[in-house]
Amino acid sequence: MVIFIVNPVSGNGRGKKIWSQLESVLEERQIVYTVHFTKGPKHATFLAKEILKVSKVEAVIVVGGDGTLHEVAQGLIGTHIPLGCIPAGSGNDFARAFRISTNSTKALDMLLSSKPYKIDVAQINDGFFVNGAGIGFDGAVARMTNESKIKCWLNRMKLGRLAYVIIALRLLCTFRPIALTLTIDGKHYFYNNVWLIAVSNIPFYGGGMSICPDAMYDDGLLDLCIVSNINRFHFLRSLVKVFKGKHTSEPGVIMMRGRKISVQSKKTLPIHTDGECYQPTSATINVQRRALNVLYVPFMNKSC
Ligand SMILES: Nc1ncnc2c1ncn2[C@@H]1O[C@H](COP(=O)(O)OP(=O)(O)OP(=O)(O)O)[C@@H](O)[C@H]1O
Repeated sequence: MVIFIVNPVSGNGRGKKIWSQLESVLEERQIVYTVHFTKGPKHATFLAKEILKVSKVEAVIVVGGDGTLHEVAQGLIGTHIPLGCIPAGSGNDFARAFRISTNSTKALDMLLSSKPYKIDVAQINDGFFVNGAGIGFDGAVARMTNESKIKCWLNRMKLGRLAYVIIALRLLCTFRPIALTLTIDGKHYFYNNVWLIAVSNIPFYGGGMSICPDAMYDDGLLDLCIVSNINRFHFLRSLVKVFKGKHTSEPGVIMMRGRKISVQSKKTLPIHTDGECYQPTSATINVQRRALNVLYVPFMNKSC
């Protein structure tokens, strides 16, 4: 049986609309399924853990955005149950990385005919992330975006991605770079003025920004983009280039890779993991090789 977890409020109500379309397609095709609707933050994790008690689960398909996918993954990581996603959020970076169609019926067909494939994830402090984590500027942008009404307005016009950009431009004027120690696979790096550190398992974050263009979800490594020691103008220039992944050779931008990463600071660090926000003073990140089974659509399929 296929189990759907639908976040009705993802993409400002797009999740609910998409589900009503999918429901009739599923009935028409006589596909046996169960559906659960999320009722609030972290409910999707609870639902995923409950699903583990059900026998004969073929797959769990999320209808929602990266936040819902993140929550469901917390329950499924380390199990064999394959996870798929029909994009219904505002950012949809997971769906973008796996080239899942934005047309919900096509996405359903792609997922139902796909094969399970194990991908890497990362453990960060007590949780996991699937897409990536952002420390510093992007952690702060994610927090402000989640709290802001701009995202709701833009989602209504199907321009949810723009919310990150508008808030990033606003925060650019006030953000103060952070002093921190970064450790990658036992090597220590000290930075006085860090704008951001992105730790990525897939190339995208923030609704399609290609922050770590070469990140691969099955190479046993996490890609890092570190931006430090530049002024606001140069940071803005890198920010503009990040959409096409052209920022990597800009001054102040360093790209690295590693398996075990830790970040420590005397101040609290704004952090997001798959768009969900925290404020610790340190973070320890370890890659978890092939720990999540996903419904995998081979990349030669260009129908998205
Ligand atoms: N019924 C609900 N009411 C309010 N919030 C909910 C409900 N169900 C889930 N949530 C919360 O909604 C949040 C946002 O969901 P999600 O990330 O899937 O959509 P999005 O923010 O529109 O998309 P994206 O993350 O791709 O930008 C999740 O963090 C989840 O905890």
